[in-house]
Amino acid sequence: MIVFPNAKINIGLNILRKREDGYHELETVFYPLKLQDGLEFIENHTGEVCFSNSGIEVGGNPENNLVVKAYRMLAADYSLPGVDIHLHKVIPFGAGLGGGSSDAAFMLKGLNDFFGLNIPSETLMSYAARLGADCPFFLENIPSFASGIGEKLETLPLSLAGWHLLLVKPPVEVGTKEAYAGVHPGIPDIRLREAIQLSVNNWQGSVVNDFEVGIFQRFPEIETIKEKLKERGAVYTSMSGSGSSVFGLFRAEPMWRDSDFPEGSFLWTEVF
Ligand SMILES: C[C@@](CO)(OP(=O)(O)O)[C@H](O)COP(=O)(O)OP(=O)(O)OC[C@H]1O[C@@H](n2ccc(N)nc2=O)[C@H](O)[C@@H]1O
Ligand SMILES: Nc1ncnc2c1ncn2[C@@H]1O[C@H](COP(=O)(O)OP(=O)(O)O)[C@@H](O)[C@H]1O
Repeated sequence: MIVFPNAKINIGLNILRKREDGYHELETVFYPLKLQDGLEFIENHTGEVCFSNSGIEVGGNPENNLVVKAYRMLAADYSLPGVDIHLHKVIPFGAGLGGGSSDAAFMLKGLNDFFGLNIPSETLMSYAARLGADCPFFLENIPSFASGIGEKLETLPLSLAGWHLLLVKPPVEVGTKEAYAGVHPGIPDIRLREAIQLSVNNWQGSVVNDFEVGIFQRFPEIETIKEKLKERGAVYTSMSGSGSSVFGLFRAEPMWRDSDFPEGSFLWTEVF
């Protein structure tokens, strides 16, 4: 079976409170992108998991890869054969695009469908939440308002149809944990639930990502990307999640020069 786990952007992200367990309560809007990895798994007869990777190298011990973790989690509770897994990685990581979480969610869905496990969607959601706070979103994969630690989801009737996106990920990777360590939680003056109802033309300054302050201090080049996107005509621009990628929304096809952005940046465009 082959599936295509896609990326997301966060449109606004307010960190409200730090919980006793160290996690942060937040409010954010998840919006899916067409940027995607390729993930294939084939039943084998060894009973083992064999993992390979192409495209962007994820590296490290395969047991730490979220797709292998997703498999192990289900295999602990359901009877599953061994599988050969191949992950073709396109979505940059350390980017705030949720690629790893998406791979994990698509692995859960794929195994459930292909091996006919009949896991109810609520149960699948709780498996996903154990793999990562961002992971449940990718099961439904539709524009959503998220609260809790990111796992409480409400479908949001938000459509960016017709808008052009330019996304820039500089050659800097931001770890999610370290990004959270640099935030100052608090209730914003304008709550995201209201701000997101405004027209896109009025989002700038009202729909805010709380990670930006700390990350821009550490990596001024990320803030420069935001300025460039504005200069190039973006109606709304923001860092996605914990960074390092920054996106701009444009009414028409964006025009830019490669020299606008740091050398080695990953660029992605799409029309919603
Ligand atoms: C920041 C966000 C915004 O959507 O995503 P990214 O920008 O990384 O894609 C998410 O909150 C990331 O979700 P995800 O990447 O699944 O996080 P997890 O693996 O569950 O947690 C990684 C670490 O981030 C911190 N963490 C995560 C979520 C949360 N609500 N509060 C936290 O404090 C914890 O320190 C945790 O150990
Ligand atoms: N399948 C995977 N794809 C990407 N990263 C993975 C994967 N499995 C585990 N990881 C680890 O998770 C970290 C965060 O990945 P990811 O969720 O893609 O990024 P981000 O936090 O920017 O959204 C990576 O630094 C990597 O070490």
